[in-house]
Amino acid sequence: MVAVRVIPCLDIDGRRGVVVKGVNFQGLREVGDPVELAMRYDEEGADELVVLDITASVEDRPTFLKVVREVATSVSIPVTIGGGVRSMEDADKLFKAGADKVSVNTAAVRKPELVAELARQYGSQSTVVAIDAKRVGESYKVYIRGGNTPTDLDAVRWAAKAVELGAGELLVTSIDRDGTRSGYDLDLIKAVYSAAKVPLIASGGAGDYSHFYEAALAGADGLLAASLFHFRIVDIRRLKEYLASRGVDVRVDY
Ligand SMILES: O=C(O)c1ccccc1NC[C@H](O)[C@H](O)[C@H](O)COP(=O)(O)O
Repeated sequence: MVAVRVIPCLDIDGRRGVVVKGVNFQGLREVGDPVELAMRYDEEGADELVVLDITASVEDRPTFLKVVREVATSVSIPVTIGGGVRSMEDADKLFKAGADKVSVNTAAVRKPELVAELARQYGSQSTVVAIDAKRVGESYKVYIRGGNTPTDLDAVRWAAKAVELGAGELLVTSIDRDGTRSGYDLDLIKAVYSAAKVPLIASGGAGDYSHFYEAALAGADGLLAASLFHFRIVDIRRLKEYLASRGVDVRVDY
């Protein structure tokens, strides 16, 4: 069984260079320093980090690039960087700042060929497509621009298309569950898992140990969380022991 990765997510206010957290992508409040949190998670045994500039403004973003450089040089684990990546130039700056993988969300929907270009230039393994989704009846709609703009894309079909374009990994966030600690949207994970045969990072809603186990059983290769790590509700070392005791293959030799 492929090892499941535990992945804390640092949502960054790119203008202030601080970690923020909200609920359903709203009501963002400061929760800590990026480097301090990154180093704590690395020490606790996180397998990777995701660092997202969720207030990405269009002009050049020196503050966020500085956060990326500081975080990437402070931890020994891979970092995926996203938020406001609009072009190959944006991606190049992030890779040069230390990103191991770059995630694209809005720009991939608007310019799908960007996914193919990134995969050609940096490899599919470094190309992550992030999909933010809201449940609509029995299906899921893709939202872009930080959850503010609905599209007419079905999230499952868009996931399959993103993989066809060259995405090597999918980061799938439930906007409905974000920050609620009510659990991942397992139907969303199962639906995307069945349609896209690349590693899938589940995101949004993790609230206790059992939620990670459920998501792993639903097919997630990566278990992303923000709130409950930032608020010290779950300890990563204990989470991995919990998952290993239930037969989930996790990296514990750190
Ligand atoms: O991804 C975005 O664009 C965005 C924009 C504004 C506010 C939040 C955003 N994303 C939320 C992050 O992906 C968040 O880390 C995940 O939803 C996981 O959050 P938790 O539910 O707290 O574990």
